[in-house]
Amino acid sequence: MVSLARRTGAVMPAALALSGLTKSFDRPVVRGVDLSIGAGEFYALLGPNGAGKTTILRMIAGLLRPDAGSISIFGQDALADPVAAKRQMAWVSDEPMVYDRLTPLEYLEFVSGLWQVDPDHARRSAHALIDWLGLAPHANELCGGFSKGMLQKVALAGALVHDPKLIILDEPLTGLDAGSARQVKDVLREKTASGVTVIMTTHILEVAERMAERIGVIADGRLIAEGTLAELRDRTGGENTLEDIFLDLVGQGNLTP
Ligand SMILES: Nc1ncnc2c1ncn2[C@@H]1O[C@H](COP(=O)(O)OP(=O)(O)OP(=O)(O)O)[C@@H](O)[C@H]1O
Repeated sequence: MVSLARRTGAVMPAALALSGLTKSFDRPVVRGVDLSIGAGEFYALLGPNGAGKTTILRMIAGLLRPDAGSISIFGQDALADPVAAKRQMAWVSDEPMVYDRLTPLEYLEFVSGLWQVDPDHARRSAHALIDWLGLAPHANELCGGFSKGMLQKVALAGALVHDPKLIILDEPLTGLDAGSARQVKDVLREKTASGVTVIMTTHILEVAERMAERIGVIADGRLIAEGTLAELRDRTGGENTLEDIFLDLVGQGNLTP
């Protein structure tokens, strides 16, 4: 595992830095979130339903404009230059959008074309991702006939073809069977081992516990706590499981990060 010192070394800008991120719809939903994630780090965002997690990710991915605050991706101002920021990142929504009339291979070729990935490199990446995610037996079938889990994997493959350095995922494992969840987790682990940064939301606490190096807890639009599991455990008086820690934090709701 890459050391935190190397990942957040003085010369390396954070992979992702949020400062004072704020968004309201009919009411305030994200309230001044500050967050910094080092390159190669795996960070999980937890929080109750409606806490603002997806809204935060959608702002990072450039799909929603914050009302206030800043977003920096590898030192680049993502609000000033969203196109450059998007080149460095991948967004995987919890509602996969894949063209029904394309096969996984055709879809990956299409997405690679949009990103202007070198065709030879794109072909190699597409085959590797399809193998990794267990889609090889279906590589030439139309996506229109796929289950939600298979579509989620095709969408993930599509998000990774341009070799993003930051992967943003909204509940990527929800609805996946155990085998598919394992394949997705393996791909994400491989990616972080090669220096890619991952930030994801999940309601599956066991996934955060086993995969994330740091966990951030969002409640009512605020980052109320973050740290390693051990740090969160210390903070909540030595609660044993992440579920206990999470419920303790969210139940109190008045801790500052
Ligand atoms: N486009 C929108 N217009 C109006 N309200 C919205 C919009 N998007 C989100 N919200 C509201 O903002 C709040 C936070 O939503 P968000 O999806 O960010 O929460 P979340 O933490 O991801 O929840 P969940 O865990 O249930 O997915 C919710 O009350 C939601 O209804």
